[in-house]
Amino acid sequence: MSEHAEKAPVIRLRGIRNQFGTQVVHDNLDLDIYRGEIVGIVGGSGTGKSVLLRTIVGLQTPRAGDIEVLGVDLNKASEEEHNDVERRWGVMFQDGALFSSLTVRENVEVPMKQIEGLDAKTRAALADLKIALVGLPYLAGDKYPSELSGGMRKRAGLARALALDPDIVFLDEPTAGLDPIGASEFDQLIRKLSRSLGLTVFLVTHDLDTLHATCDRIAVLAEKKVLVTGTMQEMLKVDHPWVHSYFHGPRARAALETAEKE
Ligand SMILES: Nc1ncnc2c1ncn2[C@@H]1O[C@H](COP(=O)(O)OP(=O)(O)OP(=O)(O)O)[C@@H](O)[C@H]1O
Repeated sequence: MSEHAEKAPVIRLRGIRNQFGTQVVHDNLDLDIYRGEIVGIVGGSGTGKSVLLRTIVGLQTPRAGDIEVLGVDLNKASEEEHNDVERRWGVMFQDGALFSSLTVRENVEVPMKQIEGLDAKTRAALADLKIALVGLPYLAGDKYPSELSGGMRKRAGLARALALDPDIVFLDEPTAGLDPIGASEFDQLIRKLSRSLGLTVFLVTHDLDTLHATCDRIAVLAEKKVLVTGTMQEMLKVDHPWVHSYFHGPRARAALETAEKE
């Protein structure tokens, strides 16, 4: 019996089908994600990693299937239940997806505006707390996204995703475009936040270093579904052409050597 067999998943997908015109991206896709774990979603380009993330957070309507998040069946949920569950997750898109006309602090405050009775001063103080939590200097709060480095923008995007103290964060390629040191720092930040806040992390990535450094489990998208899930050690034993070449290729070996040194 697996260690998860008796726990209820915080994200439970069954029979998901996504299709654009005649292009079927997901067909009968199932996935379970458990509380507090960091799951890396990998797969070749175009296998539908981002579409899957968008499907769970309601930005893409699947043709078929059930999506349950934090015990709420999103197909059957009332608007109120939907809103409640949406407040319990945060999303960080690839480039941070910040509003360019707002400062970092104002960006982080955006989700907080849904909370009734929260005055402007408290909101700003809470935003500053999130900004500090992701390791940005205090002064970053007054800056506009264009005044930040790529790494700082990603941290700002993460601060906004954490604005409402979510149970789950969805990260779409968080280390893409970062230099190796910045990427490694971001990996450590995600791990630290997940462990200290008990966050569940759904992490779409191509970055093998991130998988080694950060993820508890990996889910591989291939053949229109989640082909296999497991730890990095388990991935190394999977007998499937894409999985084998991904986890045994030269980049994978380099990432493994780096992980073993740390
Ligand atoms: N809104 C859309 N309309 C039409 N096709 C779409 C749409 N969104 C995604 N697709 C298609 O769905 C497929 C999966 O896209 P997705 O962005 O999820 O891939 P991915 O696995 O995240 O890829 P990558 O690793 O390159 O980022 C692609 O073929 C893409 O062109």
